Order: sequence, then structure tokens, then C-alpha cells
Amino acid sequence: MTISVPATSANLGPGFDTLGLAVDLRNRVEFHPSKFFSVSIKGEGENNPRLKGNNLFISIFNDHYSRLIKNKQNFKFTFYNQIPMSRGLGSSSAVIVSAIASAHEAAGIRVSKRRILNHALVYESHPDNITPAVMGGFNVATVEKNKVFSQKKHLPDYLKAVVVIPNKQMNTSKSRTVLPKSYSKENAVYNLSHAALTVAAFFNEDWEMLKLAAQDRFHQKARMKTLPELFSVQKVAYESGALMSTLSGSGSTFFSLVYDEDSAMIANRMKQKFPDFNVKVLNFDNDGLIIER
Ligand SMILES: Nc1ncnc2c1ncn2[C@@H]1O[C@H](COP(=O)(O)OP(=O)(O)O)[C@@H](O)[C@H]1O
Ligand SMILES: N[C@@H](CCOP(=O)(O)O)C(=O)O
Repeated sequence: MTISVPATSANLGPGFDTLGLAVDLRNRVEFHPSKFFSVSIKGEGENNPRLKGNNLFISIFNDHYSRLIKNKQNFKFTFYNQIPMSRGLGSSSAVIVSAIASAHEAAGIRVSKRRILNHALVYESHPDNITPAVMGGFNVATVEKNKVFSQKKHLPDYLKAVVVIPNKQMNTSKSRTVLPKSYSKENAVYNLSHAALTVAAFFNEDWEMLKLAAQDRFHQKARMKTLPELFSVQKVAYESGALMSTLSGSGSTFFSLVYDEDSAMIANRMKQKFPDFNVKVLNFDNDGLIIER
């Protein structure tokens, strides 16, 4: 069985803990019953011995598998990881979603994507990257009574993502501690109106509106100050024609949405200006979680 889940870019400027989209960079896990338990990792994390012993995937898989089925069975897991860890591209969401989906598959139980998403909420309390990880596309999501309520918009293939990935990791829970404890009414209204405009721009495909709409007063500045080169990344992205350019999740990656025809030029500029950062042009992903039986 093979399960794969895409990377995500959450927040999208003003939509803190609410907006997110999926990009075509996937973590894939293959597994089958085996006499002995084993884990092998290829790609991101392959040189990290901690991931073999204390693996978030395995603990979530075990939680669900033992809940779903009485017999104990060992599995051989092979992970093919493309999503860099703690860079704001939703590596933890991908792991959570793939572990829950894998446990259900291993137990022979078919569940809806919505059920998987609601289970994922137990491990990640904000829905902005677990939702696109499961559903694909652009999503607006909220949580009521421990359930995720969301709306999805397919993203057209004439748009691309340019991501600038620094070497520096930014752990999400640590990156949440640098945020203000409260916000003024003025800043709350600012973010509310900009997030609403961002959603409307995505659904109406008014891409030119995004630069203005995607401004934020909640989280980006405080986080970007911990890696000040990110201010230059955003400036160069906009000067080069990006439609929107925002801190991806809690960072450290910077995400820009661009027209396909501009993507190579914008990526090359970024590579020239920021030679120490890893620059990639990615397609958007409209599939989310994929289960191959
Ligand atoms: N491929 C993976 N396999 C196992 N655990 C992973 C993997 N990717 C991420 N994780 C777990 O998620 C943590 C990173 O979470 P977080 O800081 O939220 O990063 P991100 O912004 O990429 O979601 C890692 O320290 C690790 O515990
Ligand atoms: N809304 C969250 C999003 C975290 O995304 P990640 O990809 O960095 O895990 C936040 O801003 O903390």
C-alpha cells in the first residue's frame, strides 16, 4: 500500500491558522505486513537517526491501528520524504495525515477524507495546513466542536509557487512563542478584512488583488525578524512580479504565487540574490491525500 501527502503553505499572509494551500512536493510511505517491524527512510530525514527510533508517524499509526484492530501485526515501512522539516512547508501535517490514513488502510477500514481530517486535528490544533494536506488546493478552514469545516478552491495550472527555503529550521511550536499575546481592535480588523479579501480573490481568481490582500499584522513581522533576510526575499519577489509573497506557515520558507510564464525568471532572480537558500518552482496540488491500494 502506498499513501502520499503534499506539502502545504499555511497562513498566506493574513489568514493566520485559517488559510492554506497544497504544493506538489510529497511525502510517500509504502508499507506491508512483515514478520518484523522495520523503518527505512529515503530523502528528507534519512540521515537523522532519531527519526528511526522516535518517529511521529509510527506513534500516530500505532495509536490508530491499535484502536481499530485487536490483532497485533508488524509492518515494514519505507518512507520517501520530499518535504523539508521545520521549514514551514507542513512536514508535520503530512506525517500526521499519512499516519492516520495508513493505519485505517492497514486495518482494512475505508474512511472519508473528512474523517481523516478530523482525526488529524487531535495532533495539530490549527486546521490551516492539515486541511490542504488532506484535500489539496486552496482552503479556508475553521474548527467548531472538534471538527474542521472548510471550503476548497482548485488552483489553475497557469499559476506556480516559487519557494525560497533557508537552511535554518524554525520549529512551529517555538515560532508561535514569538507572537504577541493579544492584538488591538485596529489590527484585528485589518487582518480580518485582508484575510476575507484574500479568500474572495482566490475564489474569484482575481490574482492581481492578492498583493494588497495578503498583507498581515498578526505574525509575519515578528517571525521574519528572527531571520531578517526574509524581508529582502519578500521585497525581491514583489519587485520581480510575484502576485503574492508571504511567510510559509511559521517559516522559514518564503512562498510566492506567480504566473507560470514568470516563474523561471523570478526563481532565477531569487537564486542570484539568495545563493545560500534553496529555490524551487512547484506546481500546485489539487489532490491532497492519495491512497494507492
Ligand atoms: N518525515 C517525517 N518523519 C517523521 N517525523 C517528521 C517528519 N517530518 C516532520 N516530522 C516531525 O515534525 C516535526 C516538525 O514539525 P514542525 O516544526 O511543525 O515543522 P513543519 O513546519 O515542517 O510542519 C519534526 O521535528 C518531526 O518531529
Ligand atoms: N498557522 C500555523 C501554521 C504552521 O505551519 P507550519 O508549516 O510551519 O507547520 C502557524 O503559523 O503557526
